[in-house]
Amino acid sequence: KTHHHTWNISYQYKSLDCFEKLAVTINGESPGPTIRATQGDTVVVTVHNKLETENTAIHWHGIRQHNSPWADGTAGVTQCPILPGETFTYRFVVDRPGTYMYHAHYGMQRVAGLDGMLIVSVPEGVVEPFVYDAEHTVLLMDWWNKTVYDQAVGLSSPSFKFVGEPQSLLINGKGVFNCSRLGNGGGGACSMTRPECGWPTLFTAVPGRTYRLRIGSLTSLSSLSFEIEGHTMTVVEADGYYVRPTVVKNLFIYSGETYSVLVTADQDPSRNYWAASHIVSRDPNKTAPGRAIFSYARNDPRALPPTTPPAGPAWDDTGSRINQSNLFVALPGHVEPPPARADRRLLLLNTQNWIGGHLKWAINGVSLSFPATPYLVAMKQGLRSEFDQIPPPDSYDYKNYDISRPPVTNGTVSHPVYRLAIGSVVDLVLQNTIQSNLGFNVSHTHPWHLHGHDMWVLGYGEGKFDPEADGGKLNMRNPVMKNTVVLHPQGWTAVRFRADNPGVWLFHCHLESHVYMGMGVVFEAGVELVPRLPASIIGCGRTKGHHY
Ligand SMILES: O=C1O[C@H]([C@@H](O)CO)C(O)=C1O
Repeated sequence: KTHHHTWNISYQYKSLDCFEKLAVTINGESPGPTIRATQGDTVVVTVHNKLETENTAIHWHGIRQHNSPWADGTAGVTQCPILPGETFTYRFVVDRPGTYMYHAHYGMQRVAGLDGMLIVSVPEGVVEPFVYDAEHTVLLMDWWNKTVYDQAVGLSSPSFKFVGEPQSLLINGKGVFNCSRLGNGGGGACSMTRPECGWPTLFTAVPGRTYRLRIGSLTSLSSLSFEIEGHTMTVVEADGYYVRPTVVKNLFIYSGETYSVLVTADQDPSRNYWAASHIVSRDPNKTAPGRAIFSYARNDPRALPPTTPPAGPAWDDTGSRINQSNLFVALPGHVEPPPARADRRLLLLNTQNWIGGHLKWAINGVSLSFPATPYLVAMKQGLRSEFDQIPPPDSYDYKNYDISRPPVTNGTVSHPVYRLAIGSVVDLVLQNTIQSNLGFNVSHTHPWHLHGHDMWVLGYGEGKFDPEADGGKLNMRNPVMKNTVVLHPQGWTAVRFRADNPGVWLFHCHLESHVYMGMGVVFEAGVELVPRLPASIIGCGRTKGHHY
């Protein structure tokens, strides 16, 4: 079956958290509509860019794009951006059931609200390894008063202005920013009585029934804890793969991740309950929490619960987050075990440094900038001047490196690419550092997202990864597969994947400001196997005026 969607992308004034600002919308809405399809279906989305003065591109997050690497929607990697006034058609097959998302992948545009969910059901007759009565979606976001332009210019200007912590957290596109924090109420820009903002009702539960919540996070900076007052959640799916059912009170969810949880309406049905999202890992005190109403039938679905909303867990308790990451393992028999060994291992060290007068993130000393000629086109057509010919380092000097005292270095900003043998098994070990070189004692959380593939998550550790000592301790028995994996502060994360999807693929920190500051790498595998590229992805950079 083929599902056709036609989307007009435009700026609209929105007051999602009561503060009015410009948001990038799909057919006037932010977040956009939920796409629903069944495994094996084809999704066709015709995108009309009506932004007037801004390009766009849309990424289908978690869809591997087998046989359609040009439909991944990553401007600068898999396509030329869609110019204002132009139309681009994405066509791809959803080959795995699961909970996925979509969002802008041009500059930092996701910050402006171009996002939504993409749900792929199992075909009729296929039984899932758990039961529920009905399902609902929960999309989590963070939201700023400042526009994406302010944020991007701040990050790239020599004086460097960080985006700062968000003003509010949104649940299904709604939140509440306290307008009284803005002296004169924001001069009319902020009003807490607008119908667009407020605490949304998640859904109305019938007592005794069990619900599947498909939860996704597309935050631009924040790591979150999500909970439902008085109820536990049983996690059954992560990023499209079944996990061993795991009961949690707080679900830690990082940008780019999705989870399905089962919730049974087993509490006093005469009242409603709070659902809440809270910031963890960064200072939560400047941000209004996300809240929503978990309603029981027969109550007014908008009636605020009679209790004080949950306070959320301690934001700086990294240990509890590492523990929860370690809890998730594959549901036996439902996830292919990893290959026993890897053909190649990349140790990827992140650092933040001043490079050429700008504050940048770099991986093994190289900071990624997106080229004007998309990698896929440049590599397929042999336009060698458009990407680095010297590959970035596979490792760093891990024997002598002190991750708590990274040296002040001069990295480079360029267009790096790791060329992987098609079909080879690759280990990636992400290594975090403490930013003492910049004069502060922090280490951030970085959720890393791999395009075009899923990864076996082999382990998380604290401190520095030691290939000899830690290599043997990895989970080779029942690791989960994911497309987004978290790197905890001061720690490391090890994953394995099979580079079996011909094309060019981004692997990056899913925080908008961090990837904008260069925190990503590019993988190429089997680009020569990619069939003739569609003309619609070509026409920018060195490919201007070319007809292939
Ligand atoms: O990328 C970032 O930059 C700032 C800080 O490291 C430098 O100001 C911050 O908190 C980030 O997450």
